[in-house]
Amino acid sequence: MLIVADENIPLLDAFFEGFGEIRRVPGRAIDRAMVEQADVLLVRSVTNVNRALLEGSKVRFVGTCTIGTDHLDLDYFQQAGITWSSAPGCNARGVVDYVLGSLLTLAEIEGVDLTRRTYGVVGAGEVGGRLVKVLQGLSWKVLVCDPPRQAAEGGDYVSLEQIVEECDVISLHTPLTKQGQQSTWHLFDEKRLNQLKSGTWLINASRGPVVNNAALRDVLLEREDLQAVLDVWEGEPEVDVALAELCVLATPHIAGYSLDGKQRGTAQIYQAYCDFLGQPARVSLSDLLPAPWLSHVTLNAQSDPAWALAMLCRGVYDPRRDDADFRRSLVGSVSEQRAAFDVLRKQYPSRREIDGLQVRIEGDAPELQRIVAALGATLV
Ligand SMILES: NC(=O)C1=CN([C@@H]2O[C@H](COP(=O)(O)OP(=O)(O)OC[C@H]3O[C@@H](n4cnc5c(N)ncnc54)[C@H](O)[C@@H]3O)[C@@H](O)[C@H]2O)C=CC1
Ligand SMILES: O=C(O)C(=O)[C@H](O)COP(=O)(O)O
Repeated sequence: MLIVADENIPLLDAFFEGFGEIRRVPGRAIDRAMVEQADVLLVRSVTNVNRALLEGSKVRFVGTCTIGTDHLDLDYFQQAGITWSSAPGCNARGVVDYVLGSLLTLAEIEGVDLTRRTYGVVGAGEVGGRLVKVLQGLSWKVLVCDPPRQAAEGGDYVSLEQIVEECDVISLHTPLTKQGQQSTWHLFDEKRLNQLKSGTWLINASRGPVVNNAALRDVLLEREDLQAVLDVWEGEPEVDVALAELCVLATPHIAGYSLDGKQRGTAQIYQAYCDFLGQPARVSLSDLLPAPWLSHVTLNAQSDPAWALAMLCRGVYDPRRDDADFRRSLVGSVSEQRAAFDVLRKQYPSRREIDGLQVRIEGDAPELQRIVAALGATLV
Protein backbone atom coordinates (compact mmCIF):
# COMPACT_ATOMS: atom_id res chain seq x y z
CA MET A 1 0.00 0.00 0.00
CA LEU A 2 1.41 3.38 -0.99
CA ILE A 3 0.58 6.67 0.70
CA VAL A 4 1.78 9.78 -1.12
CA ALA A 5 1.84 12.71 1.28
CA ASP A 6 2.79 16.38 1.35
CA GLU A 7 6.10 16.52 3.23
CA ASN A 8 4.75 19.39 5.36
CA ILE A 9 2.13 17.23 7.08
CA PRO A 10 3.32 16.75 10.66
CA LEU A 11 3.28 13.38 12.48
CA LEU A 12 2.94 11.37 9.29
CA ASP A 13 4.88 8.44 10.72
CA ALA A 14 3.16 8.51 14.09
CA PHE A 15 -0.27 8.26 12.50
CA PHE A 16 0.25 6.45 9.19
CA GLU A 17 3.31 4.21 9.38
CA GLY A 18 1.23 1.13 10.13
CA PHE A 19 -0.64 1.34 6.83
CA GLY A 20 2.12 0.94 4.26
CA GLU A 21 4.88 2.88 2.55
CA ILE A 22 4.74 6.67 3.04
CA ARG A 23 6.27 8.71 0.23
CA ARG A 24 6.84 12.34 1.20
CA VAL A 25 6.79 14.88 -1.60
CA PRO A 26 6.69 18.69 -1.87
CA GLY A 27 3.00 19.66 -1.99
CA ARG A 28 3.30 22.09 -4.89
CA ALA A 29 5.17 19.51 -6.99
CA ILE A 30 2.65 16.67 -6.72
CA ASP A 31 1.84 15.47 -10.25
CA ARG A 32 0.23 12.54 -12.05
CA ALA A 33 3.37 10.45 -12.13
CA MET A 34 3.78 10.77 -8.36
CA VAL A 35 0.24 9.66 -7.55
CA GLU A 36 -0.28 7.04 -10.26
CA GLN A 37 0.58 4.07 -8.02
CA ALA A 38 -0.71 5.61 -4.78
CA ASP A 39 -3.68 4.20 -2.88
CA VAL A 40 -3.94 7.20 -0.57
CA LEU A 41 -3.14 10.85 -1.20
CA LEU A 42 -2.63 13.20 1.75
CA VAL A 43 -2.35 16.89 0.95
CA ARG A 44 -2.40 20.40 2.32
CA SER A 45 -3.94 23.49 0.73
CA VAL A 46 -1.22 23.96 -1.90
CA THR A 47 -2.07 20.88 -4.00
CA ASN A 48 -4.96 21.07 -6.44
CA VAL A 49 -6.52 17.62 -6.46
CA ASN A 50 -8.73 17.07 -9.48
CA ARG A 51 -9.38 14.87 -12.50
CA ALA A 52 -6.19 16.04 -14.20
CA LEU A 53 -4.17 14.76 -11.24
CA LEU A 54 -6.04 11.58 -10.33
CA GLU A 55 -7.59 10.09 -13.47
CA GLY A 56 -6.02 6.70 -14.14
CA SER A 57 -4.42 6.50 -10.68
CA LYS A 58 -5.12 3.94 -7.96
CA VAL A 59 -6.04 6.63 -5.42
CA ARG A 60 -9.21 5.74 -3.47
CA PHE A 61 -8.84 8.05 -0.47
CA VAL A 62 -7.85 11.71 -0.44
CA GLY A 63 -7.27 13.50 2.85
CA THR A 64 -6.51 17.19 3.22
CA CYS A 65 -5.14 18.18 6.63
CA THR A 66 -6.81 21.56 6.29
CA ILE A 67 -10.14 23.24 6.91
CA GLY A 68 -10.42 24.75 3.42
CA THR A 69 -11.42 22.50 0.52
CA ASP A 70 -11.24 24.95 -2.39
CA HIS A 71 -8.21 23.03 -3.76
CA LEU A 72 -10.24 19.81 -4.09
CA ASP A 73 -12.57 18.94 -6.98
CA LEU A 74 -15.30 17.33 -4.89
CA ASP A 75 -17.62 16.75 -7.89
CA TYR A 76 -14.89 14.73 -9.55
CA PHE A 77 -14.30 12.70 -6.37
CA GLN A 78 -17.98 11.81 -6.30
CA GLN A 79 -18.04 10.79 -9.97
CA ALA A 80 -14.88 8.74 -9.55
CA GLY A 81 -16.00 7.12 -6.28
CA ILE A 82 -13.07 8.54 -4.34
CA THR A 83 -13.59 8.93 -0.61
CA TRP A 84 -12.23 12.14 0.82
CA SER A 85 -11.97 14.03 4.06
CA SER A 86 -10.90 17.44 5.22
CA ALA A 87 -10.17 18.41 8.83
CA PRO A 88 -13.03 20.71 9.86
CA GLY A 89 -12.16 23.14 12.61
CA CYS A 90 -8.65 21.71 13.09
CA ASN A 91 -6.86 25.04 13.17
CA ALA A 92 -9.81 27.36 13.80
CA ARG A 93 -8.49 28.42 17.18
CA GLY A 94 -5.17 29.43 15.64
CA VAL A 95 -7.01 31.80 13.32
CA VAL A 96 -8.97 33.27 16.23
CA ASP A 97 -5.67 33.87 18.06
CA TYR A 98 -4.28 35.54 14.93
CA VAL A 99 -7.27 37.89 14.77
CA LEU A 100 -6.94 38.73 18.48
CA GLY A 101 -3.25 39.48 18.04
CA SER A 102 -4.02 41.63 15.00
CA LEU A 103 -6.62 43.62 16.93
CA LEU A 104 -4.13 44.30 19.72
CA THR A 105 -1.57 45.55 17.20
CA LEU A 106 -4.08 47.72 15.36
CA ALA A 107 -5.33 49.20 18.64
CA GLU A 108 -1.81 50.06 19.72
CA ILE A 109 -0.89 51.69 16.42
CA GLU A 110 -4.15 53.60 16.08
CA GLY A 111 -4.51 54.49 19.75
CA VAL A 112 -7.99 53.01 19.87
CA ASP A 113 -9.93 51.37 22.69
CA LEU A 114 -10.97 47.91 21.48
CA THR A 115 -13.96 47.84 23.83
CA ARG A 116 -15.56 50.73 21.94
CA ARG A 117 -15.45 49.28 18.42
CA THR A 118 -18.15 47.43 16.51
CA TYR A 119 -16.95 44.12 15.08
CA GLY A 120 -18.28 42.48 11.93
CA VAL A 121 -17.62 38.77 11.44
CA VAL A 122 -18.34 37.51 7.92
CA GLY A 123 -18.75 33.73 7.91
CA ALA A 124 -19.74 32.19 11.23
CA GLY A 125 -18.55 28.60 10.95
CA GLU A 126 -15.75 26.96 12.90
CA VAL A 127 -13.46 29.99 12.79
CA GLY A 128 -15.95 32.86 12.68
CA GLY A 129 -18.25 31.18 15.22
CA ARG A 130 -15.40 30.82 17.72
CA LEU A 131 -14.28 34.38 17.10
CA VAL A 132 -17.81 35.67 17.75
CA LYS A 133 -17.89 33.75 21.05
CA VAL A 134 -14.63 35.30 22.18
CA LEU A 135 -15.63 38.85 21.18
CA GLN A 136 -19.06 38.51 22.79
CA GLY A 137 -17.45 37.00 25.88
CA LEU A 138 -15.39 40.18 26.13
CA SER A 139 -18.70 42.12 25.93
CA TRP A 140 -17.65 43.76 22.66
CA LYS A 141 -20.35 44.61 20.13
CA VAL A 142 -20.43 42.07 17.30
CA LEU A 143 -22.51 41.84 14.13
CA VAL A 144 -22.47 38.55 12.24
CA CYS A 145 -23.11 37.94 8.53
CA ASP A 146 -23.63 34.39 7.29
CA PRO A 147 -26.38 34.17 4.65
CA PRO A 148 -26.15 30.36 4.23
CA ARG A 149 -26.61 29.82 7.97
CA GLN A 150 -29.25 32.51 8.14
CA ALA A 151 -31.22 30.76 5.39
CA ALA A 152 -30.80 27.32 6.97
CA GLU A 153 -31.32 28.16 10.63
CA GLY A 154 -32.60 31.72 10.98
CA GLY A 155 -31.10 33.65 13.89
CA ASP A 156 -29.41 36.89 14.66
CA TYR A 157 -27.56 37.62 11.43
CA VAL A 158 -27.17 40.84 9.45
CA SER A 159 -26.52 41.57 5.79
CA LEU A 160 -23.07 42.26 4.41
CA GLU A 161 -24.29 45.76 3.61
CA GLN A 162 -25.04 46.35 7.29
CA ILE A 163 -21.60 45.03 8.26
CA VAL A 164 -19.95 47.46 5.86
CA GLU A 165 -22.12 50.36 7.00
CA GLU A 166 -21.80 49.83 10.75
CA CYS A 167 -18.63 47.97 11.63
CA ASP A 168 -15.29 49.48 12.59
CA VAL A 169 -13.59 46.10 12.22
CA ILE A 170 -14.46 43.48 9.59
CA SER A 171 -12.96 40.00 9.80
CA LEU A 172 -13.50 37.56 6.94
CA HIS A 173 -13.99 33.84 7.63
CA THR A 174 -15.82 32.42 4.63
CA PRO A 175 -14.67 29.56 2.44
CA LEU A 176 -13.57 30.48 -1.09
CA THR A 177 -16.43 29.61 -3.44
CA LYS A 178 -16.83 30.62 -7.06
CA GLN A 179 -20.36 29.49 -7.82
CA GLY A 180 -23.85 30.15 -6.58
CA GLN A 181 -25.59 33.09 -5.01
CA GLN A 182 -23.32 33.13 -1.99
CA SER A 183 -20.10 32.93 -3.97
CA THR A 184 -17.27 34.55 -2.01
CA TRP A 185 -14.81 35.16 -4.85
CA HIS A 186 -14.10 38.91 -4.70
CA LEU A 187 -16.78 39.31 -2.06
CA PHE A 188 -14.87 42.48 -1.27
CA ASP A 189 -14.52 43.97 -4.73
CA GLU A 190 -13.65 47.52 -5.67
CA LYS A 191 -17.18 48.76 -5.07
CA ARG A 192 -17.53 47.22 -1.63
CA LEU A 193 -14.05 48.30 -0.58
CA ASN A 194 -14.91 51.85 -1.51
CA GLN A 195 -18.01 51.62 0.68
CA LEU A 196 -16.02 50.85 3.84
CA LYS A 197 -16.71 53.51 6.42
CA SER A 198 -13.98 55.83 7.50
CA GLY A 199 -11.40 54.20 9.76
CA THR A 200 -12.42 50.58 9.05
CA TRP A 201 -9.99 47.79 9.83
CA LEU A 202 -10.28 44.90 7.35
CA ILE A 203 -8.81 41.52 8.31
CA ASN A 204 -8.61 38.66 5.80
CA ALA A 205 -7.45 35.27 7.10
CA SER A 206 -9.80 33.23 4.92
CA ARG A 207 -8.59 32.87 1.32
CA GLY A 208 -6.84 35.54 -0.76
CA PRO A 209 -9.39 35.89 -3.56
CA VAL A 210 -12.22 36.68 -1.13
CA VAL A 211 -10.79 40.21 -1.44
CA ASN A 212 -9.87 41.70 -4.81
CA ASN A 213 -6.21 42.36 -4.01
CA ALA A 214 -5.55 44.85 -6.80
CA ALA A 215 -8.62 46.84 -5.79
CA LEU A 216 -7.59 46.76 -2.12
CA ARG A 217 -4.14 48.07 -3.02
CA ASP A 218 -5.70 50.95 -4.96
CA VAL A 219 -8.19 51.76 -2.21
CA LEU A 220 -5.47 51.70 0.47
CA LEU A 221 -3.38 54.06 -1.66
CA GLU A 222 -6.33 56.44 -1.91
CA ARG A 223 -7.61 56.18 1.64
CA GLU A 224 -5.19 56.49 4.53
CA ASP A 225 -8.04 56.05 7.00
CA LEU A 226 -8.41 52.34 6.19
CA GLN A 227 -6.21 49.66 7.78
CA ALA A 228 -5.76 46.14 6.46
CA VAL A 229 -4.37 42.91 7.85
CA LEU A 230 -3.79 40.17 5.28
CA ASP A 231 -2.73 36.60 5.95
CA VAL A 232 -3.87 35.26 2.58
CA TRP A 233 -3.16 36.55 -0.91
CA GLU A 234 -4.50 36.24 -4.41
CA GLY A 235 -1.94 34.22 -6.34
CA GLU A 236 0.07 33.11 -3.29
CA PRO A 237 2.87 32.13 -2.89
CA GLU A 238 3.39 35.22 -5.04
CA VAL A 239 2.09 38.34 -3.35
CA ASP A 240 1.50 41.89 -4.44
CA VAL A 241 4.43 43.46 -2.59
CA ALA A 242 2.99 46.96 -2.89
CA LEU A 243 -0.19 45.73 -1.20
CA ALA A 244 1.77 43.95 1.54
CA GLU A 245 3.66 47.18 2.23
CA LEU A 246 0.36 49.01 2.69
CA CYS A 247 -0.92 46.48 5.26
CA VAL A 248 -0.52 46.98 8.99
CA LEU A 249 0.18 43.28 9.28
CA ALA A 250 1.10 41.02 6.38
CA THR A 251 1.77 37.31 6.91
CA PRO A 252 2.35 34.26 4.67
CA HIS A 253 -0.87 32.27 5.25
CA ILE A 254 0.03 31.19 8.76
CA ALA A 255 -3.04 32.37 10.71
CA GLY A 256 -4.01 28.78 11.45
CA TYR A 257 -0.46 27.52 12.00
CA SER A 258 -0.64 26.66 15.68
CA LEU A 259 1.18 23.42 16.45
CA ASP A 260 -2.04 22.10 17.96
CA GLY A 261 -3.99 23.01 14.81
CA LYS A 262 -1.54 21.41 12.40
CA GLN A 263 -1.25 18.22 14.42
CA ARG A 264 -5.03 18.09 14.90
CA GLY A 265 -5.37 18.26 11.12
CA THR A 266 -3.27 15.10 10.70
CA ALA A 267 -5.13 13.38 13.55
CA GLN A 268 -8.51 14.13 11.96
CA ILE A 269 -7.41 12.71 8.61
CA TYR A 270 -6.03 9.64 10.36
CA GLN A 271 -9.41 9.15 12.05
CA ALA A 272 -11.20 9.59 8.71
CA TYR A 273 -8.90 7.05 7.08
CA CYS A 274 -9.51 4.54 9.89
CA ASP A 275 -13.26 5.06 9.38
CA PHE A 276 -12.78 4.48 5.62
CA LEU A 277 -11.02 1.20 6.38
CA GLY A 278 -13.58 0.31 9.03
CA GLN A 279 -10.94 -0.14 11.71
CA PRO A 280 -10.50 1.47 15.12
CA ALA A 281 -8.09 4.37 15.60
CA ARG A 282 -5.11 3.31 17.69
CA VAL A 283 -3.05 6.50 17.83
CA SER A 284 -4.16 9.47 19.92
CA LEU A 285 -3.04 13.07 19.47
CA SER A 286 -3.08 13.75 23.20
CA ASP A 287 -0.14 11.32 23.54
CA LEU A 288 1.86 13.22 20.91
CA LEU A 289 1.35 16.96 21.55
CA PRO A 290 4.24 18.36 23.61
CA ALA A 291 3.62 20.47 26.72
CA PRO A 292 3.28 24.18 25.86
CA TRP A 293 6.15 26.49 26.79
CA LEU A 294 3.73 28.73 28.65
CA SER A 295 0.95 26.93 30.47
CA HIS A 296 0.29 28.62 33.84
CA VAL A 297 -0.14 32.34 34.48
CA THR A 298 -0.93 34.04 37.77
CA LEU A 299 -2.62 37.43 37.69
CA ASN A 300 -2.89 39.87 40.54
CA ALA A 301 -6.55 40.90 41.04
CA GLN A 302 -5.49 44.56 40.62
CA SER A 303 -4.18 43.94 37.07
CA ASP A 304 -5.52 46.35 34.50
CA PRO A 305 -7.98 44.34 32.33
CA ALA A 306 -6.73 45.74 29.00
CA TRP A 307 -3.16 44.93 29.99
CA ALA A 308 -4.19 41.44 31.12
CA LEU A 309 -5.97 40.75 27.84
CA ALA A 310 -2.95 41.81 25.81
CA MET A 311 -0.51 39.94 28.03
CA LEU A 312 -2.47 36.67 27.92
CA CYS A 313 -2.88 36.81 24.14
CA ARG A 314 0.63 37.97 23.30
CA GLY A 315 2.22 35.65 25.83
CA VAL A 316 1.01 32.81 23.65
CA TYR A 317 1.03 34.35 20.18
CA ASP A 318 1.89 37.73 18.69
CA PRO A 319 1.57 38.02 14.88
CA ARG A 320 4.07 40.91 14.75
CA ARG A 321 6.95 38.46 14.54
CA ASP A 322 5.36 36.68 11.57
CA ASP A 323 4.78 40.06 9.96
CA ALA A 324 8.42 41.07 10.46
CA ASP A 325 9.72 37.76 9.08
CA PHE A 326 7.45 38.08 6.06
CA ARG A 327 8.43 41.68 5.30
CA ARG A 328 12.10 40.76 5.33
CA SER A 329 11.32 38.10 2.71
CA LEU A 330 9.64 40.51 0.30
CA VAL A 331 12.85 41.36 -1.52
CA GLY A 332 14.62 39.89 -4.49
CA SER A 333 13.13 38.37 -7.58
CA VAL A 334 9.59 37.01 -7.82
CA SER A 335 10.89 33.47 -7.71
CA GLU A 336 12.95 34.22 -4.58
CA GLN A 337 9.93 35.81 -2.95
CA ARG A 338 7.74 32.80 -3.84
CA ALA A 339 10.33 30.44 -2.41
CA ALA A 340 10.62 32.51 0.77
CA PHE A 341 6.83 32.36 1.27
CA ASP A 342 7.02 28.57 1.35
CA VAL A 343 10.17 28.48 3.49
CA LEU A 344 8.55 30.68 6.16
CA ARG A 345 5.62 28.27 6.28
CA LYS A 346 7.76 25.14 6.25
CA GLN A 347 10.02 26.40 9.03
CA TYR A 348 7.24 27.95 11.06
CA PRO A 349 8.16 28.16 14.76
CA SER A 350 6.22 26.27 17.39
CA ARG A 351 3.16 28.21 18.43
CA ARG A 352 0.39 27.14 20.80
CA GLU A 353 -3.22 28.19 21.35
CA ILE A 354 -4.45 30.76 23.86
CA ASP A 355 -7.21 28.52 25.20
CA GLY A 356 -4.52 26.11 26.41
CA LEU A 357 -3.58 28.58 29.17
CA GLN A 358 -4.38 27.94 32.82
CA VAL A 359 -4.84 31.22 34.67
CA ARG A 360 -4.93 31.80 38.40
CA ILE A 361 -6.25 35.12 39.69
CA GLU A 362 -5.07 36.12 43.16
CA GLY A 363 -8.12 37.75 44.74
CA ASP A 364 -11.58 38.62 43.54
CA ALA A 365 -11.60 40.22 40.07
CA PRO A 366 -14.81 39.57 38.06
CA GLU A 367 -13.58 41.59 35.06
CA LEU A 368 -10.39 39.54 34.83
CA GLN A 369 -12.37 36.33 35.24
CA ARG A 370 -14.59 37.38 32.35
CA ILE A 371 -11.54 37.97 30.12
CA VAL A 372 -10.03 34.60 30.97
CA ALA A 373 -13.35 32.86 30.28
CA ALA A 374 -13.83 34.76 27.00
CA LEU A 375 -10.40 33.64 25.80
CA GLY A 376 -11.41 30.06 26.49
CA ALA A 377 -8.53 29.67 28.95
CA THR A 378 -9.04 27.69 32.15
CA LEU A 379 -9.43 29.49 35.46
CA VAL A 380 -7.59 27.53 38.12
N1 LIG B 1 -5.53 31.59 7.01
C1 LIG B 1 -5.53 30.38 7.49
O1 LIG B 1 -4.53 29.90 7.98
C2 LIG B 1 -6.80 29.60 7.50
C3 LIG B 1 -7.83 29.90 6.65
N2 LIG B 1 -8.98 29.17 6.68
C4 LIG B 1 -10.05 29.55 5.76
O2 LIG B 1 -11.17 29.96 6.54
C5 LIG B 1 -12.33 29.44 5.94
C6 LIG B 1 -13.43 29.33 6.98
O3 LIG B 1 -13.10 28.32 7.90
P1 LIG B 1 -14.22 27.65 8.83
O4 LIG B 1 -14.86 28.68 9.66
O5 LIG B 1 -13.56 26.54 9.54
O6 LIG B 1 -15.21 27.10 7.77
P2 LIG B 1 -16.73 26.69 7.98
O7 LIG B 1 -17.12 25.94 6.76
O8 LIG B 1 -16.90 26.05 9.31
O9 LIG B 1 -17.49 28.08 8.03
C7 LIG B 1 -17.61 28.94 6.94
C8 LIG B 1 -18.86 29.76 7.13
O10 LIG B 1 -18.92 30.71 6.09
C9 LIG B 1 -20.29 30.83 5.71
N3 LIG B 1 -20.41 31.43 4.39
C10 LIG B 1 -20.35 30.83 3.19
N4 LIG B 1 -20.54 31.73 2.20
C11 LIG B 1 -20.71 32.93 2.81
C12 LIG B 1 -20.94 34.25 2.34
N5 LIG B 1 -21.04 34.53 1.04
N6 LIG B 1 -21.05 35.24 3.24
C13 LIG B 1 -20.96 34.98 4.57
N7 LIG B 1 -20.77 33.74 5.08
C14 LIG B 1 -20.63 32.73 4.20
C15 LIG B 1 -20.81 29.41 5.79
O11 LIG B 1 -22.22 29.37 5.88
C16 LIG B 1 -20.14 28.91 7.06
O12 LIG B 1 -20.92 29.11 8.21
C17 LIG B 1 -11.88 28.10 5.36
O13 LIG B 1 -12.73 27.69 4.29
C18 LIG B 1 -10.50 28.38 4.88
O14 LIG B 1 -10.51 28.79 3.54
C19 LIG B 1 -9.16 28.16 7.57
C20 LIG B 1 -8.16 27.81 8.43
C21 LIG B 1 -6.88 28.47 8.45
O1 LIG C 1 -6.80 24.82 7.07
C1 LIG C 1 -6.83 25.68 6.17
O2 LIG C 1 -7.79 25.84 5.42
C2 LIG C 1 -5.66 26.54 5.97
O3 LIG C 1 -5.74 27.58 5.39
C3 LIG C 1 -4.37 26.03 6.47
O4 LIG C 1 -3.83 26.80 7.49
C4 LIG C 1 -3.46 26.01 5.29
O5 LIG C 1 -2.25 25.43 5.59
P1 LIG C 1 -1.47 24.71 4.40
O6 LIG C 1 -2.30 23.55 4.03
O7 LIG C 1 -1.38 25.68 3.26
O8 LIG C 1 -0.18 24.33 4.99
